[in-house]
Amino acid sequence: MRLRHKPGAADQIKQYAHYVIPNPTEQKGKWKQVFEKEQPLHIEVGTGRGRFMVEMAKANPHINYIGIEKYTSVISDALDKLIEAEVPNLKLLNVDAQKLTDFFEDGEVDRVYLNFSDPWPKVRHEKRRLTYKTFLSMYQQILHADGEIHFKTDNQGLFEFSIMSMANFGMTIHFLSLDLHNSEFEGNIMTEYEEKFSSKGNRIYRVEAAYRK
Ligand SMILES: C[S@@+](CC[C@H](N)C(=O)[O-])C[C@H]1O[C@@H](n2cnc3c(N)ncnc32)[C@H](O)[C@@H]1O
Repeated sequence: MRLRHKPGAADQIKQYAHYVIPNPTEQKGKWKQVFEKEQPLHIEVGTGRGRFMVEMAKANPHINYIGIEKYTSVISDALDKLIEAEVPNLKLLNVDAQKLTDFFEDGEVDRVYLNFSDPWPKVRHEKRRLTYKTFLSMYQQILHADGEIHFKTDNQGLFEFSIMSMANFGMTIHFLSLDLHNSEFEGNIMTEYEEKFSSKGNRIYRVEAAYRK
């Protein structure tokens, strides 16, 4: 993700505290009350500029969504989209996902989306990949027993690593596509990165995995 300084981003985030929730540790175990309706909760880790979350929230009003992004200048672009869309079922968190268990109670989340996560190609950086076993363990803790991870990327190396990591963790893979855009999968919502890389001709890989047997 190329970062640029966005003047006023931090102030804008403070101003829209009903969209970018400040002090998310205080909401741990209480996210249902933050939204207008009590309904399943899906989160995206590394939400970037937010198109996926905003379009998912518009298409699925029966689901509550939280997009998590560590960079203020980046999440500010997601906030711009949310302000325009005015959907009640999407909130944003400007936090580092390494602390997910500080923000969500055990079993509070129903699905985790990972889209075009940073690949960290050097082996010595593998612990930073969002599908490394420590992250899978965190997702398992905050996910409901029937919860799932839905992951897509154009990066073959990261995809292979992630499948191995999930399998070694004992997860069950129940959907896999090695070419999502030329598959029969319906209802795909493209992320910003997905549009950029697929327009260059890159294949998109997708997996859905669960912790239940
Ligand atoms: C390559 S971008 C993909 C953005 C978006 N999901 C998409 O597909 O267009 C990855 C994003 O994940 C964010 N990210 C990476 N590690 C993170 C972490 N530990 N916590 C929160 N955000 C993270 C980065 O800042 C970046 O915006």
